[in-house]
Amino acid sequence: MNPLKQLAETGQAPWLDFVQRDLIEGGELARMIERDGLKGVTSNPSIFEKAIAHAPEYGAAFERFVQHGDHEPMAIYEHLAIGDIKAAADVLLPVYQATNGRDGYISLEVSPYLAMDTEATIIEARRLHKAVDKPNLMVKVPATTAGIPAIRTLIGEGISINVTLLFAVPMYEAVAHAYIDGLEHFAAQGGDVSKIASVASFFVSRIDNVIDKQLQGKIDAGGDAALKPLLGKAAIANAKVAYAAYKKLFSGTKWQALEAKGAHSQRLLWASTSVKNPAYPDTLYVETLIGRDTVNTMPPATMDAFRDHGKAMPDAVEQDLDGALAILKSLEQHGISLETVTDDLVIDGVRQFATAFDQLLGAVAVKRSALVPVNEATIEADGALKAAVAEASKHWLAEGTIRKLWAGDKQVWTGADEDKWLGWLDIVGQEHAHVGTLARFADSIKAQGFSHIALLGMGGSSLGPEVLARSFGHKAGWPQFHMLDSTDPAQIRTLEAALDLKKTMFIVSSKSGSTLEPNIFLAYFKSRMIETVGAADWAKHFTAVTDPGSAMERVAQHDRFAHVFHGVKSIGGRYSVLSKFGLVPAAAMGIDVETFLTHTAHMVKSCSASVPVDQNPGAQLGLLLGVAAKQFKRDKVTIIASPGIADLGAWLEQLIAESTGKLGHGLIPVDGEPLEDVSVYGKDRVFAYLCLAGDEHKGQAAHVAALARAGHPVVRIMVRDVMSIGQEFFRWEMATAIAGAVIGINPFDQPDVEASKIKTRALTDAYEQGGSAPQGEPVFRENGIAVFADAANAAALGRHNSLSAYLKQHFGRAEAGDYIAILAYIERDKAHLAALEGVRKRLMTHRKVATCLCFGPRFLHSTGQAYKGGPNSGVFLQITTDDAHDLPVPDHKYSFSQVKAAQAEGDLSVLVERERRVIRVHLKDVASGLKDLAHAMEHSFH
Ligand SMILES: O=P(O)(O)OC[C@H]1O[C@](O)(CO)[C@@H](O)[C@@H]1O
Ligand SMILES: O=C[C@H](O)[C@H](O)COP(=O)(O)O
Repeated sequence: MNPLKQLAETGQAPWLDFVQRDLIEGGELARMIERDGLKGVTSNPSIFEKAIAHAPEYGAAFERFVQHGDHEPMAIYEHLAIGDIKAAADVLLPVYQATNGRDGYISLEVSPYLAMDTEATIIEARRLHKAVDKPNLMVKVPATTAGIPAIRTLIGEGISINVTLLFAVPMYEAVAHAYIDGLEHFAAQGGDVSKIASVASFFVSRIDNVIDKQLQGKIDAGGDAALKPLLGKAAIANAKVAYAAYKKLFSGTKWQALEAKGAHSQRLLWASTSVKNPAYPDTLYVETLIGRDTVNTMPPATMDAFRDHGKAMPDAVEQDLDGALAILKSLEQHGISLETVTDDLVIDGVRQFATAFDQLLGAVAVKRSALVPVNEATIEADGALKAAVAEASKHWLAEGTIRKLWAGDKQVWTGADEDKWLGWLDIVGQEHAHVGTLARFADSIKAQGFSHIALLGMGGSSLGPEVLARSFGHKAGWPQFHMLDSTDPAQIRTLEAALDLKKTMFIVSSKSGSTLEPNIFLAYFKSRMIETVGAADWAKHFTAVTDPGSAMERVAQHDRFAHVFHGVKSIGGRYSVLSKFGLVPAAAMGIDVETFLTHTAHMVKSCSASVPVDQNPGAQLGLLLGVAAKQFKRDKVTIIASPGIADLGAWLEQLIAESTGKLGHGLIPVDGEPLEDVSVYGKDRVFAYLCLAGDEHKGQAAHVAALARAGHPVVRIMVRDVMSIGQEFFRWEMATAIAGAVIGINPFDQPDVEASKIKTRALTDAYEQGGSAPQGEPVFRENGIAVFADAANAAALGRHNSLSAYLKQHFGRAEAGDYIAILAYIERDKAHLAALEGVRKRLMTHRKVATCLCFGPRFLHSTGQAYKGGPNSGVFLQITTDDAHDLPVPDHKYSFSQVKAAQAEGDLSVLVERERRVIRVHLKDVASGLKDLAHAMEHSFH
C-alpha cells in the first residue's frame, strides 16, 4: 500500500507544502487526495515566489488582470495567489467536509513585512480571510512575539490559523495557550468552536541545519568526539519534546471543557521537513515524526520519496523521549544554546520570507512594467557610484524603507513633521475621483468663451501649470494660457497687453493664500477688471485655487469668485502639481484631465510601497541623486530636456532645490545651461536627460552620450508622450523625497525662504508707512552701472578701477565644485534671456563651473532656498535695475517696482548674512545696462 495512505492509520495527516496553478488546474491535486490520502496544503512566500515569478502558467492571468486596469505589484500578486488559494480550497473541500473540519485546509501567509506588528497582522489576516472567503482557509501567522497576541485575537474571532515559524518549545506552549484563550473568547461570544481549526507549524530541518554547522565547527576544531553522534539529531529531539508538550497542553480540564463544546485541538504540523543535508535519508523528517494528531507538510520531492520508500511507523514521535531530552541536554553542555538558535531562526525565518516576498514583488513589478505604458529610465554611472547606490538600495530593501515612506513614517527623514506632508503620495487616485468637477469647470470656461486664462501665483502654484501649458501647447478652441510670477512692472504690462480682459479668466493660485505676490497681482487685476467690466461683474473673471481655510479662500468667497478650488493641506506647494493646483489650469486649457491622471497613475503604481527599491523608478533615481551628492560631491543636478518639454526644468528646479537645499546640504539644480564641450564640466555633476518621444534633439543626445563616455553619471528618461509628463512629476517628487532622506534633511520645509520674506516685509512696511528703503553706497560706479557689496565681500574683492576688474575678481572666486548664479530682477523676456544666456555661457566656459540663471522674484520661491540654505558653494551676481515705468499696487502705498526692490534687497541681505559670495550690479537702464554688463564681462576674461 502507498505509505502516504498508511499515514492515516497512524493518525497523521499528510499535507502538501507546495502550490502552483497547474497542480490545481491540471488535476494533480485532486489525484493526490485520491491516491495519497492528501489532507491539506500549505503555502508560504517562498513557494509563491517560485510559482508566480517562475512558472509560465501565470502569464495569461497576469496579462488579463493588468489589461483590465493597472495595479500595483502587491495587488497583482494577491489576485494570482488568492486565485490559487480559492481554487485549491475548492478541490480540498470534500476532505474538509469528510473530516468535519479537522483537515482539508489550504494555508495563505500574511505578509512577512508585518511579522513584528500585532495590529497590522490582525488587520491583514482579517482582510485575507475575507478576500478568500472559504471555510477551509487557514491564515498563516508567524509565531513572533508580536504574532502571539494576534493569534489569540484572530482565533477569538473565529478565524482558523496556521501558526508558522515555530522553532522553540516554550514559544509553542505560548502559541497553544493563545489558541486555547482565543477559543474560550470565541465560545464566550457564542461562537461555535467546532468551526475553528488551527495547526502549529513546528519547523524541523532548519534547526539541524544550524546546529549541525555549530557541531561540525566544534568537531573540526578538535572538539569532543562525543559530538559526532549529535549530528542530525537536534531537530527531531526538539520536535519530540514539542509533541510531549502538546499532549499535556491538550489534556487538562480547561481543554476538556472546550473539547466538550466540539473544539479541535491545535495539532502540531511538522514543517520544513525536506532534508537540507543530502547525506541524510530523504524521508528522515517524516518517518521519525509520525504521531497521532499530527500533520506533516511535505514538499513534492519529500512526498515522492515517502511514497516510494517511506515506512509509516506508528507513534515514532513518541519513541525515546528520554533520549531526545538527553540530546538537547548534551548540546547545552557542549555550549550550543537551543534557545539562541531558535530565537535566531525566527528572525531569520521572517527575513527569509521577506526576501522571498521582495523577490516575488520585484519579479511581478518587472512583468507589470512590460505590460503598462511607463516612461523608461536608464541610469549610467561609474562603478563606484553604481556600487554605492546598490549598497544604499540593499539597505533600503532590508529596512523596508519604501514601505515606511508610504506608511508615513517620519523617521525615514529627520523625525520632524515630514509625516504631515505626504498627501502627494495618494493625490492621483484621489483626484481621479473628482474629474467630473474639473470637466464641468472646463466646460464652463469654454462655454463662456474665455479666450485667455492668466494664472497669478508663485513657485509651486505656477511652475507646474506652466510646464503643462508649454508642453501640451495651445489647444484649438480653448483659451490661451498665460502666467504671471513677477513683480517687475514691465512684466505685468507685457502680460496685460497680451490679454483681452473681457475674455480673460484669472486663476489666482496660492496654497497659503498669504503669499505677497499673488495677492498684489489679484489687487491689480481686480482693479483693472472693475474698470473693464464693472464692479458687479469683475469677480466672474476670477477663479481661486487655495488651501481650505486660507485668507484667499475667504476673499474669494466674500467677493463671489466664479470658482473656488481647494488644495490639500498635507501637500506642500512644490509637490502640488498633481492636485488642483496643476489640474484646474490643465482643465481650463483643455487638457483631458482624466486621461492625464490615468497615465500618471502608472508611475504612481511603479513607485508604490510594494515595488522593491531596486525595481522602483522613483527610489532608484532618488538614491542616485542622494548618494551622488552625499558620497561623491556630485550635487549639481544638470537638467537637459528636449525642446517640447523644456519647461519641465523650471519645475524640477523648485522641487529639487527647495526640497533639498538646507542646513548646508542639498542638490543644486542646473537648468537651461548651454551645452558645452565635455571638458567644461566638473566632477560635481549628475545629468538628467528628459526626452519627449519624437522630440529627440540630435545635439542633446550626442552631448549626453559624450558626457556619459566621459564618466559623468547620466539618467536618461524617455517621456512616451505629453500625456505621460505627469509620470515625471511623480517620479521626481518621489526621487526628491528619497534623495532628501539620503542627504538627511526634511524635504518638505523651506526655512530659508522665510528669512528673506521677513526682510522683504520689513522693507515693504517701510514704504507702506510712507518711508523709503535705505539705499547703500556702491563700491564702484561705471557709466550707468553701480556695484554694491557688503563689507565682507568688498574686502574680499579689493578695490578696482573698472567694472570688468570687479567681475573678474568676483567670479575668480568660483572654484571647482562651486556654481555661479545670476539673479536678475528684470523682466523675463526673450531679449533679456538671450543677453544673460550669453553672459552665462562665457562664465561657464571660462570658469568651468555650473551656472544658473534666475529671474527675481520668481526664483525666490524656487532655487532661492538652496542658494541661501544649501551648501555655501554659490557665487552670486544680483542684477537690479531702475524701472522705466512703475505700476501702482492698489490699496497700498508701495508700487510694484518698490516691492521688487524690497525683494531684491531682502534676498541680498540674507545671502550676505549666510556669508555667500555675492555682489549686486544695479543698471540704470536695463537694455543698455545688460549690453554694458556683457561687455565688461567679456573684458574681464582677457
Ligand atoms: O502657494 P503659495 O502658498 O502662494 O506659495 C508659493 C510658493 O512659495 C513658497 O511657499 C515659498 O517659496 C513655495 O514653496 C511655494 O510654492
Ligand atoms: O508551512 C510550511 C513552511 O513554510 C515550510 O515547510 C518551510 O520549509 P523550509 O524550511 O524547507 O523552507
